[in-house]
Parts: sequence; C-alpha cells; structure tokens
Amino acid sequence: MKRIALLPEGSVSHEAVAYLLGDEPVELVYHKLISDVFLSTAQGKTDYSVIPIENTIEGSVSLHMDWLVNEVDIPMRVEWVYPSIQNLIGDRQEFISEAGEIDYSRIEKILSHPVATAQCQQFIRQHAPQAELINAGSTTEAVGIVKANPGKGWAAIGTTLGAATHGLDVLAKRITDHDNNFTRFVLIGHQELPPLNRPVEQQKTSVLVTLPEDFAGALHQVLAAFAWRRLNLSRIESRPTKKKLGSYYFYIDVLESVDSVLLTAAFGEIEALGCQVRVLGSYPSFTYQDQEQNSEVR
Ligand SMILES: O=C(O)C(=O)C[C@]1(C(=O)O)C=C[C@@H](O)C=C1
Repeated sequence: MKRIALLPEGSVSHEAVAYLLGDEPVELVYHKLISDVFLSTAQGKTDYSVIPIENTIEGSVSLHMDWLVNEVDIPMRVEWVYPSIQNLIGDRQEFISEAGEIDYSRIEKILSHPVATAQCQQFIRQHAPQAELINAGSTTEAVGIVKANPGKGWAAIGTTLGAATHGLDVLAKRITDHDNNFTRFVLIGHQELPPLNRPVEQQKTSVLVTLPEDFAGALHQVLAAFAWRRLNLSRIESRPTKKKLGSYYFYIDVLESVDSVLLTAAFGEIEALGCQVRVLGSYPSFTYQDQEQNSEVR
C-alpha cells in the first residue's frame, strides 16, 4: 500500500487528498510541519507527499515552492485544485452572548496557518479586529491548540473536518474573503503515480529556467521559444535564486507533456541561450468537479 505524507488530520491537505484519491487504498502519514512532509518522502519513509503550492487569494505558497526547488529533488506527479473553505472554530460556550449569539469581541487570539489567515482578512477586520493573530504549522494544529487551551478566548481558522477531529464548534462558517477560494496541490514522489480513476483533463510540465546573467531581452527570448511553437504557458513566476541580490529564476508551467517534441526543442533552444533548464515534473492536472464533492470530509 502506498504511503502518503501530509499535514495533520483535519487539515485542508487532508480534505484535498481524500477528494483526489477517493477509495484508493493508501496509508496517510500525518506530519506537524510541511518541512517534515517534504523530508518524509525525501528520506524514503513515504512514497509521496502532499504539497499545497498556490492559493486563489494568497498566491504562490513561497515557502513550499522554495522547498520544492532548493531543499529536495522530488518530481511532481499530479496536480489538482481543491476549495479552501475556512471557518472560525472554538468552544461555542466561551463566546456565546446572553442573546444566544457569538460575541466576537471576546476573541483574544486567532490561531491558524498564515496562508489560511491571509484568506480571511476581511472577516477578521470586520468582526474581531482586536484579536492577536498567531501562526501555526497547519489549520488543524491551530484547532488542536485552541482545544488544549480552554477558557482563554482563543479561536482558530480551519476546516469543518479539523473542528470535528478536535471536538470543537464551528463559530462562523465560510469566512474566507470570497467563496471562490481554491488551493492548488501537488503530489511529489520518486515513483510514477499509478493512473487515477478519473479522466486526465490536462497534461502539464513545470520547469525552472535560470538565466546566465542579466542581459537585455533574456526573458523575452525564453518566452519566445515557447511562443512561436504555440506552447501555452499557464503560470510564470520569478523567485530569488538566494545566491545574489537581484538574481532570479523563473518558474514556468507549460500545458504540454515533457514527451512532446515541441517542448524538447524549446528546452534545447533555451539552453542554447545559456540558460539552465530543470524539469520539476510532467504530470496530469485536474480541476475541481463540484458534483464529486466528497460529503464525508466537508
Ligand atoms: O493548514 C492546512 O490546513 C493546510 O493544508 C495548509 C495550507 C497551505 O499551506 O497553504 C493549505 C491550504 C489552505 O489554503 C491553507 C493552508
């Protein structure tokens, strides 16, 4: 049975992988921190790791992208999108007013994963601007900490699964800044992923391009290699190489399989320009299908 490393039970990562794999027989191995999720597969303790890499509201999850690029060398095997539905979680009895409503002014601290907190800024500003915001390793870890500290006016931002896992109440439902909030996840692993029981919608290749030096039109030339071959890009992002101030690499997603002759030729052309090309993975990509919503984890 394949072993899959991920953030703790009740995290968005947990909901997301349950949605992707459905009834596939796998063993989920929970880790407190995303660094341990990466290291678990890097050290061969698990076959795959679940990594959130991008969010609608917060954009790229930079810490995780940096781990993918700098700390480990593990190919991306599948990508999928899953809604991040965040809720305010706590012990209802602590915050209930005499009128029977939740009194948000009693909240002293709100704990969560920083990416989740960033998705709920409007709610926090409107209802609990007094609350001190505290970072946790995952949304569900935040819920666990709140559970372990009763009577202190602490609340967490997390999933309904996280609330159920730790036996706390949902104080306010769906508190993200807008409902259309999705997170893009990848499974990374050294072995190919067996085909999933769903039609492949799109094949993608993720690549890192490092420019040799800062010369005029360098990025234009890189992009031209894709453009005149009509290779469609779905994402381009620059990140610091961490070696020299002002030195960046480009992270590029191409909507094509790495086996395509066009892509091979584009990479050859880019390398001929003196750039380095590193393929991070070539994998199927799945969008979120509402009707398949897994009711058990929502
Ligand atoms: O903390 C969790 O529940 C996670 O799965 C992590 C994570 C992230 O790192 O981006 C995943 C998706 C959410 O949008 C917020 C947090």
